[in-house]
This record gives sequence, C-alpha cells and structure tokens, in this order.
Amino acid sequence: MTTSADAADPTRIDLAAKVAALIDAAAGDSDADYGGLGRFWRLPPDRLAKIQLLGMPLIAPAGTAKTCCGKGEGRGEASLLVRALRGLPPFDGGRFPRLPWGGAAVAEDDIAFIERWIDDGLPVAETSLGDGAGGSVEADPAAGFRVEGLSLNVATGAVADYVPMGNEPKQRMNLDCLSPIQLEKLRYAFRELYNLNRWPQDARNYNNLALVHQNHCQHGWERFLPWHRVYLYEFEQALQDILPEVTMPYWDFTMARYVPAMPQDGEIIPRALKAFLTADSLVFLEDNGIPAEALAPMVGQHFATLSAFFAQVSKLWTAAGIDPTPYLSGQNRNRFIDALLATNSLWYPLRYPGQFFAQDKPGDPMTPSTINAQINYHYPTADDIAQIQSLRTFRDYGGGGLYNDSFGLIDQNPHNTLHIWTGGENPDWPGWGVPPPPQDAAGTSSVPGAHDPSRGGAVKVAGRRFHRKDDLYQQPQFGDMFSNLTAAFDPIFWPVHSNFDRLWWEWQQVHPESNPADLDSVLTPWSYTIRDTLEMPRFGYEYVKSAKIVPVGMGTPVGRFAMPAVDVPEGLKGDSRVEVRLHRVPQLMRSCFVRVFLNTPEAAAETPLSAPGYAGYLAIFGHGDCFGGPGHCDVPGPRSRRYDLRPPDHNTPRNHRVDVTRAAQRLIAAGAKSLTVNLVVIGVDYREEPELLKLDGVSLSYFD
Ligand SMILES: N[C@@H](CC1=CC(=O)C(=O)C=C1)C(=O)O
Repeated sequence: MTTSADAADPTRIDLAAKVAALIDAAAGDSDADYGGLGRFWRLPPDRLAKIQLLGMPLIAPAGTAKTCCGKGEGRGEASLLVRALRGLPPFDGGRFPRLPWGGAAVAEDDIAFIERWIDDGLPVAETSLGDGAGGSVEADPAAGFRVEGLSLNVATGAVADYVPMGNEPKQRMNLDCLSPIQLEKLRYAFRELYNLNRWPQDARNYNNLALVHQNHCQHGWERFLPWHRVYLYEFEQALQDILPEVTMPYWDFTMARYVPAMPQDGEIIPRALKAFLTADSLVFLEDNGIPAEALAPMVGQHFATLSAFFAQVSKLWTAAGIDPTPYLSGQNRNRFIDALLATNSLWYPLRYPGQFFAQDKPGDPMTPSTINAQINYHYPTADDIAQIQSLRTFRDYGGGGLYNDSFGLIDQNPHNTLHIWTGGENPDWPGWGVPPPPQDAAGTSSVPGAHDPSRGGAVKVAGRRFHRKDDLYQQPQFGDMFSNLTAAFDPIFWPVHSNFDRLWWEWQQVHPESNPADLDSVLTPWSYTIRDTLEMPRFGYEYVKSAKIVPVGMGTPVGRFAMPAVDVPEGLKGDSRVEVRLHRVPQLMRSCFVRVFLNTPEAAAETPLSAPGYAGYLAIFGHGDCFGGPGHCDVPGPRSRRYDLRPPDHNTPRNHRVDVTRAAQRLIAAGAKSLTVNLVVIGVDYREEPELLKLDGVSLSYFD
C-alpha cells in the first residue's frame, strides 16, 4: 500500500499523519465542515478519540475488542469512523452520506489500515528507533480549523448543540436552515416521545401531549397566542427532557420556495417533514416481500404527499416491468408507511398537504383543485403577513372575545389557513363519489359518523388509537391538521405554531403596551397566567433564522479569533439583523476593546476602522485589582441553595453582543455568500492584547 503519507524517513512512520492524509486525499477539496468540526481526522489522536460526530463518539472506547475466540468486533471495526468510511448505516446514504462528505471513497485497503490503527490504540507514530516522539497533526489554517483553544466537547459547532448556560437563551431556528445533525436530533427526540405511547397513561408520551390540544386548545379569542406560547414551551421541555439541545424550529411558510402566490407549485411543506426512503428502508421492504430494488433511485428523494410518493413507486416499477397494483394497498401499503415512519419521525401519514378536490356533482370523479378555489382560503404571502404585523392593537392582531367577539387576524387567516393547507384532503378516501346518505329534516345524517361532505364534521376521532399503527394506516377524508381535535397529533403542528409565536414576539417588540385582556386569568390546564406569557425571554428561548457557534473554551486566552465562514441563509431579507455574540465572557482583570470585522482575515490592531469589513466593537470594563477576600473574584458555580433569590453574582460570565447588520448587509449586497467573523482584542494602550480575553464560544446569528 503506497500513499502520499508514506514517510520520507524510512525509520519512522507518522501513523496519525498517515491516517489523516489517507482521508484528506479522499476528501479532495471538499469544503464539508462537519457541523463546525472541520477536518477532524487531522486532530491529534488523543483528541480524535474523544470527539463526537453527529452526537456519536467517533472512536469506540478503549477495551472494545474481539473475544479470545474471535467473536464480536474489534475497536477499529466498531468505531463510527471506520463504519462511516465504509458507508455502513447510518452513513449509507440514507441518513448521512458515506465519509468523507463531498469526496471520494477511501479504498478498502486503506480503511483496513485505519481499522488496525484504531485496534492498536491510535498510536501517533511507529518508529524503528523507538524514540516514542509524537508527531502532532497541525491543523491547516486554510481549512479554517483552529485546533488550539478549541473545546471539542461541543460536538457539531451549531448553536443548538451548545447547551446554553446560566441565563443564555436557547435558539429556535428556521426549520429550513437546520443542519442535518440538528434535524436528526429533532427526529430522535420526537421518536422517543412516540415510543412512550406504549404506556398510554404516561403523561410524558406524545399522545398525551397532543391530547392537551384536543381538550384545552384556545382559539378564536385573545387567549389563542398566550395559550399556544405555553403549549409550545411545555412540549419543547418534553423534547429537551430527551435531548437538552433540541429546540422547536419554526416554519416560515412565506419563503420563496413555497411560492406563496401559487402554493401548489411550491414545496408544499418543509423538506424536513417529507416522506423519503433510505437504503435501509429498501432492505426492510425487500425483507417484507416487496420488490424494492427497482426503487433505489428514490433513495433520498423527498415527497410532500403519500400519493406523489406512490406515483413515483408505480412509475419505477412499471419501467422495470413490475405490475405495481398488488403492492399499493393492504399489507404492502402498510409496510411502506412503516418504512417512511421509521426514516422520518416528522413525516405523518394522516396528512394530505396542499391536496384539495372538486366534484361537479355526486358520482362524478374528483378532480384536483386548489385551496383558494376549493376551500376559499388564501395561502398567506409575505405581504399578507407584513400587513398583519402592522396592525396596531392586540384586539385586531390577536383577538377577540372579551373585546368584540371577533377573531384576531393572525389567528383567523394565516393560522387557520395553515391548518387547512397542511391537513388537506385525502385523494384515496373511499367516500369520494359515493352519494351521501339521506338526511332528516334537521339536516342530520341518518348514518352517524358516515360520509359527511361538510368539512367540519369529517375528522374522525371516535375509535381512534392515536399514533398506533392501525390508526396510521387509515384512509380518512381529511388530514389531522384540519381539526382542533386532531391537529397536534401531526408533528407539523409544532413548527407552524412556533412561527406564529415568533410573529407575535416580533409584534410585541413594536407594541409593548398592547396586551390581551384579562391578564390574570389562568391558562388551563397549566397554572400560568396570561401575564406570565408576555415576556418570552423568561421561557429561555429566542428566535433566529440560523446561527453558528464555534466553541473556544476558557482554557486559552484569545487575542485574535477567526471563525470559519458561515453561509448567508436563503431568503435573508435586506433589513434582517445579523449579530455576533461572545459567549460566557468571565470578569476580566483589565479593560479592553474587542473589534469585530467580517470577511477580513488579515484584521489586526492596525486595521483601520474604515476597512470595508469593520462591523463594530464592544468595550469590556476590567475589574482591576481585587480588594476582596479569598473567593471574591472566583467564577460562581451554579446556585446551590434553592431559596437564594439574590440577583446573579457580579462575576457571573456573561454574553456580549455586537449588532453587525450594517456591515453584513453591505458585504452581502456586494455579493458575499458567506461571512466570517474576525475578532481583534485591543488593550487600553491600543495595542493587541493576546493574554486577556477568555470566552466559551463565538457565534454569528442571522435573524428573519
Ligand atoms: N377549524 C379552523 C382551522 C383549524 C384551526 C385550529 O386552531 C386547529 O387546531 C385546527 C384547525 C378552520 O376551519 O378555519
């Protein structure tokens, strides 16, 4: 085996460097950043052995070994790195692509070498001289990866993976801007709540959380927005009981990809919630006697509706000479639903988004129609939302009953429409074209619960065993989002409502005095009052479009800091805010300025403030000499006494924020597709100050 890393010195082989070079060669010039880890395979082996990729340890623990009779897996074979290089699940292209992303496959011989290297305990070097000297793998600065001072316990470099400390808020992000890792974590947390459904009386399970909506939902009056703020918060807490870093993303349904003026031509729903197959699902289907090999081209394709999914299945089978008919119904249809639920816990079978049907007269075939024509609803555009956001009173904005018995406009139009849009009508409902049973004089159907052509009466609740497979295989007339009774059983409910909560918060910033009536009434079934909901930050979250954090760690002071580029997200508006944050800066002994530049890698103390990338500064007031007793200047730990109600200690590390909107928007208008953050720390003597500033991380956030 000859590789570019073969050492020139025949007495010494830098094994770690050789492994790094093997993977580097395959990665080529791919710029995949592995959620901020960068080319992690270049890390010194002792670090490599500790980091996580996608929340999973990359290297199996020391001690993993085959048994003495050769059973089980060795440490190398069991390590995620080796599995991922081989393209084994979950790196088989279903959930994640094989490693390295965006590059070529590493040859099996070379993978076997890496496997043995891990079996041998990841030695740095092998040398016939036995000097034991370790070659250290230097990070390539061009790859934007800073090894020194980087705390790698934060696995993926995304803000949602950084567990906020103290009073730092968690960030709810735009669903379409989540990284693949964040999305997988969200899916994992939902799946765990579904798994608890096996214990129907366990209050933590998904069904019981969804039943809160069925039984208590407030809608059509001023409790609509406060009640749903609490509901989202409580549900998000349940997700965080499973994975603390998960937050509830919002769906901005006015983004260009949804073509709001002609929504049937757009993406219909976010890609994250669509149906897709993985290589694993094909194996599962084959194991169930379904000829899935011919469906391989569908792996990774996303489908907004089950009917579009089955249309593609039929097309591929027909092209391969297989008659699709026996596989599209009954048990075979159910196996497809099983496979799709297994790959994406955010997909839901009782959802027919964007599907509406018209029928001229009973007995005629149903023909596809649109929400505007069939339901007389109007999919909300960005202009519609802007108009609602410009309303001046809560009565107009959020409703309702205590003022004048009217709906709030945000509730009535965009919110209701999104329920109807995402619920939709099931093209396979067996009742289409079947004449309704006779009605009595009062207009009541003589067959209770049977065919009901009016949209209000048709969502079926009685007899359902929510989220049980036999429930999910049904063919109802409408999707669950169509009705208050069933809406929260569809996971799309949450990102829809998260967006309305975000819009209310935006509106509140501009109208801090305009509140719902009756602030002291209690929002059942909880004990929060309406007043409790007005201040969103007390719930510990905020809304950002997308954000990235680079962990730094308190160990090493930072004089200059360069953050890897963060892509400008799709659909950033010309007036959207952009912010740089320094996370958890402890009390500093001396004062300093921190200058913030964007896309200015050469930034230094001498760089003039007229440089195009200069974005702003912050000043930190130093503590000076300590005249307190022992412990006075220590960083305080978490509060140990439950009833210690004093405000935070003055030495509590805090975040510093710099609004960089103007510089960011200037660079973006000039064509920048990504932004890097460059910090320069300057002491009171106006010279660079490399020994002072410590911090836990630096982030860049874009806001919608
Ligand atoms: N029933 C509402 C839509 C709707 C609103 C909700 O709040 C809900 O949970 C489910 C559906 C309508 O027809 O316009």
